[in-house]
Amino acid sequence: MTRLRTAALVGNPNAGKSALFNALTGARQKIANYPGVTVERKAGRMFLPSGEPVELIDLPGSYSLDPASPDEEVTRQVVQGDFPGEPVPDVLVVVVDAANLEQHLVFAQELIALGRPTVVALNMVDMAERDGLVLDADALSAALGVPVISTVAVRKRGIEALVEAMGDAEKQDLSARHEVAGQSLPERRLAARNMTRGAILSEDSKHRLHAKLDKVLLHPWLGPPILFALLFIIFQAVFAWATPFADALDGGITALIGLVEGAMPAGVVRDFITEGVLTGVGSVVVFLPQIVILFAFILAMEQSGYMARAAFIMDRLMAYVGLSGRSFIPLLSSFACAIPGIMATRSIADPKDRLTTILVAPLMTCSARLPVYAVIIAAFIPATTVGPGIGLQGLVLFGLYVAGIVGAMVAALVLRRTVAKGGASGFIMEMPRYQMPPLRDMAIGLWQRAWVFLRRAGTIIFIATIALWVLLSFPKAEPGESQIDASIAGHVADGMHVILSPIGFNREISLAIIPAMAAREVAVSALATTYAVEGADEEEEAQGLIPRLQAGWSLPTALAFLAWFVFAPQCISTIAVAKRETNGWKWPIFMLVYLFGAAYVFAGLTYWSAVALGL
Ligand SMILES: Nc1nc2c(ncn2[C@@H]2O[C@H](COP(=O)(O)OP(=O)(O)OP(=O)(O)O)[C@@H](O)[C@H]2O)c(=O)[nH]1
Ligand SMILES: [Mg+2]
Repeated sequence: MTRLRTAALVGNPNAGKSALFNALTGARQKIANYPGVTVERKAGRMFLPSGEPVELIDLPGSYSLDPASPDEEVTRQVVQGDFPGEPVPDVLVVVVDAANLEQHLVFAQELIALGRPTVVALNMVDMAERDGLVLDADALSAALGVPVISTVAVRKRGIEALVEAMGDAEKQDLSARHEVAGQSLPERRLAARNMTRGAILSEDSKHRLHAKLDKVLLHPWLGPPILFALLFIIFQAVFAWATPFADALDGGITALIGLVEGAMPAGVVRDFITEGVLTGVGSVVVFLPQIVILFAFILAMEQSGYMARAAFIMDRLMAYVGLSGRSFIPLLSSFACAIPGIMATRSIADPKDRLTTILVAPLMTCSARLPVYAVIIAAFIPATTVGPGIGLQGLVLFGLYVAGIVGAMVAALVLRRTVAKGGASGFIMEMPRYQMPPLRDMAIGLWQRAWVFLRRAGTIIFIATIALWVLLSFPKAEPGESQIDASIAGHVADGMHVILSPIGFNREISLAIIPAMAAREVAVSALATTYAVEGADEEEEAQGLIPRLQAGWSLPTALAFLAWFVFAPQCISTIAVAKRETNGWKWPIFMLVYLFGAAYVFAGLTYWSAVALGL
């Protein structure tokens, strides 16, 4: 008895393999795991035009035969006939997405070069046509040297022709199949581009425009400077646009404090409300406009389709430090918060790649640092311009973000050569369509972001600030003694100050960075509360935080504080997530030590250089 003939569906993720599988087999499928691995083996039966039954298997999506994950390893072994117990497929059905043809043809060429009987399903032609692109399957077939059938898997269009081609596939003259492409990845990429261009029957102006946009935005030399220029503009806007809103919020809070002071008798309760709640928490809330502006830009970049292009551009740059574009999305989410960023590393198959990404994620400037940076910049960096339309404050903020990115890249480079040795893996990704960001989605996304920020202010920041206020307010000072000197928090700060004074930190900073472990923004509310408690004691007029900072801190101290926050892992939740995602304490402790070490060294270097420069 001859064995049952087999065919396999293979191609990039999301090409529509499973949809074609269902169309070809009527979804009569048997699902089991491949022996030894937890990758699903999906097989079903279909019939050739001759009536002959064929076992069709649906393989997991893959970008190349050079496996980067267990799924891809199974795909590679099956198509090469290396998988124990799995016969090499008699026919390969290579599925490509017509709307992403150029990328999918890279892997398709590698599969065709195996020299097996092969049919290409040019799937999702409906999507390509929606985008204004009509492709010529015959031209593509001539270029690839194998039959190419246009299909729309979900509408069962082209299925009959595909089955027919599969039936004829074993009659293919394999020796006559001309060399489809070069063997190296750059050669295949180039060939993919030429073949795609050659297969275009018609293209509408919108599609042509999008293709032109890609040509510029993804250009190896133009792409990166455009990305950096865009980021630069974002940070300019964060300062320039937020100021009127932040001032209004600030005015509102000051007015509230005035109201409470007028309406309540002096005492502990009034102090609690004015110094702890309104001054402390309020000092963080005023940064809401900045957060909203930053996220408006990030959301617009995501929804317009540009973000995936940014990942593509970064892939090349990240390869230099041993990371791949796969790390880009986790690292990008870390700009909002390292916690979702670290959780998103689950999509990185290589364990060392993933570990490195987890360890450097806290260096990405999370939104919790923004209030800290913004308050110090507002107090110490003059709101002047250093060129046409270039504000110095925005420039410094941009510099701090860049410092975090450079720090992360250097850390990754070192980690990849030491504790997480390994090379970079290749990465090809789908490009979504360009579109105008839908206003509704933007509004919803912004509202969610703003709400996350306000909820933090109302919970963790509130609690940490109140706890600090209590520790600052008791025991009460003797007449003539300063309240801070007398308080519990003051004693703790004196101890911390011994370690931190060499890097230029004063007692207020020493006091603020402990509660800031709960959340970085607490550094701001803690400073505000500390000065409020101190001020009340000296019976000073109520003053804002910024004039207090200007009066009490030297510029080198302020700069050292900024440098500290670029590196310091001031966030217990991030440490906890790192522990969960690495299954133990080893890596989170490593992370704490190396980041606090870097924070101390760089704050110190900043302080001493600033002092030496006479700032
Ligand atoms: N419009 C359109 N959508 C399609 C077509 N083929 C598949 N899809 C859709 O594209 C998405 C991905 O299809 P799948 O069949 O899951 O892709 P796959 O290649 O099996 O993906 P992986 O298993 O992840 O590698 C699904 O939402 C399908 O419904 C098509 O020809 N036209
Ligand atoms: Mg599938």
